[in-house]
Amino acid sequence: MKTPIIWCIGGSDSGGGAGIQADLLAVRGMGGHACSVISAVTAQNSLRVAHIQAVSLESFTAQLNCLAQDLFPQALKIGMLADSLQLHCLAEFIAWLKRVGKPPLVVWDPVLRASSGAALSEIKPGDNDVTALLGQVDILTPNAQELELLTGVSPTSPDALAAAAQKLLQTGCGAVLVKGGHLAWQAETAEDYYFDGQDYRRFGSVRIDTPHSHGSGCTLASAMATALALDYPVEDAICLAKAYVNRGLRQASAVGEGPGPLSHQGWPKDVAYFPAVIPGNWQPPKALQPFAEESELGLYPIVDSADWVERLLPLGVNCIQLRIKKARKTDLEEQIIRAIKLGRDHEARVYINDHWQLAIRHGAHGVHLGQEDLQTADLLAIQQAGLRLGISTHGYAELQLAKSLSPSYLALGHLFATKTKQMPSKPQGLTRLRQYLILAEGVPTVAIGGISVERVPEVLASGIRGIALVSAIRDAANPEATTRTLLNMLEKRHADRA
Ligand SMILES: Cc1ncc(COP(=O)(O)OP(=O)(O)O)c(N)n1
Ligand SMILES: Cc1nc(C(=O)O)sc1CCOP(=O)(O)O
Ligand SMILES: [Mg+2]
Repeated sequence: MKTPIIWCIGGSDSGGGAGIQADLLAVRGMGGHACSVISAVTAQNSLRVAHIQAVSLESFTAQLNCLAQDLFPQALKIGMLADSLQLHCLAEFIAWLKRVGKPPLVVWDPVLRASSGAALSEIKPGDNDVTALLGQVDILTPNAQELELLTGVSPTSPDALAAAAQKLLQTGCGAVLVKGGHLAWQAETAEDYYFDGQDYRRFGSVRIDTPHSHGSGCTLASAMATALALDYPVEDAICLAKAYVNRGLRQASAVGEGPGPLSHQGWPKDVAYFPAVIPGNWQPPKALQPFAEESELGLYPIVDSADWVERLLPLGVNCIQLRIKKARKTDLEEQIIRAIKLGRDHEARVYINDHWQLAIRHGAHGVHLGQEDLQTADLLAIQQAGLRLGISTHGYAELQLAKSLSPSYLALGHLFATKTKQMPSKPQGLTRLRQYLILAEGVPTVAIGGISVERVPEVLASGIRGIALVSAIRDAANPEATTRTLLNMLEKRHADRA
């Protein structure tokens, strides 16, 4: 992928910790190319803001126009804007950018005050120019104080946050991530609240107690804008940006006499810094214990009938999934009973997709569920019946949510384009697969989606131990021969590792 271009529109911080200076470091750290549009020059050090001078509208628009002629952006990160004229001009300019090229993703961190408390902007919340800019924004990242200034709603509870976010969404703003760092009801954890009108989630991290957090808001929004420009979905961009900031906070130190800036350490990989992802409207059962352990999955064919189970298990397949999408109720149950019995006869592990009640009733080895099934299935019943649980994931946020349930295995998909299922997500590819494997942390994993026999070696080279396939076996000219080839490939890998 070509290095994405991100425009950072905001104020210069002469102290080097926040504003445009932080934005440039964060965008570079996340693998983007950063351009800058300076809205104001501030004279600051680590102790105080001494002077603020807005740039002229002529200079502001000249920067925008010049960049549009050559360095067209994939994303914009907006920070401090000095006055209503700049807001007005920027709202119109973004509308124009969206008309003349591929619409860039727009993240606005509405900086109204410096962390020292000094007012940075003359913007009056609620004025038409604020509303016009909000209408062009994909994600707004206010802290509690900025949320109150923008909406007049006092952030006294999660419900109040939702009400305030709703007001902002009504302006046409796509989504709101409220940074919870200073919310009164949070103590041990720092949770951010994400609202987009349909989805409500919390992203929680252990609070990192440091005075050296200057620039963390700018950095979060810039890292997020870069991840969006790299084509990560918003929930994954939030995970990455939070991991970037958490690591920066952990390694921050003083530079001057006052609070220091957070540190910039590049692409986040360490699992310790990634947030917990908590669905806002759903809580897993409190009594839920880890699911029964699973060993390496190896070759994991996914089939749609007991006949296929009967065909593959005698070849030496010892882990298989029955995935029946259309069947009459009686037939479905019969197929499940037969598949489970075949599993017992061949000492193979049979997972049942979706139909967890039938899987429990007939004593399957395990159940495979998708993310959307997690809220409706009785997870406690599955776990207490001793069944294993495999969960589908398609990126950082789903992975973090799935991990919090301590499943027996994690499926990482879809790796390549697939014709078997219409996917709402994009193919992840091998680079992302390697990143997710670091996060999976000891939980068995299986890759799925578009994996052909030819691609198995490169998939195995990522370090993954399980490979799930549908069409590579189902549509093979000789499914038995293909299954034997695949078993040999996995067996050889196993022997090479030993
Ligand atoms: C190993 C494995 N990974 C992913 C899936 C997909 O499961 P889900 O998201 O529940 O979608 P459907 O299979 O129900 O369409 C899977 N079945 N197995
Ligand atoms: C059923 C399914 N789930 C996926 C996921 O990513 O969750 S991909 C997929 C289809 C896998 O089929 P094939 O091997 O033919 O590409
Ligand atoms: Mg399913």
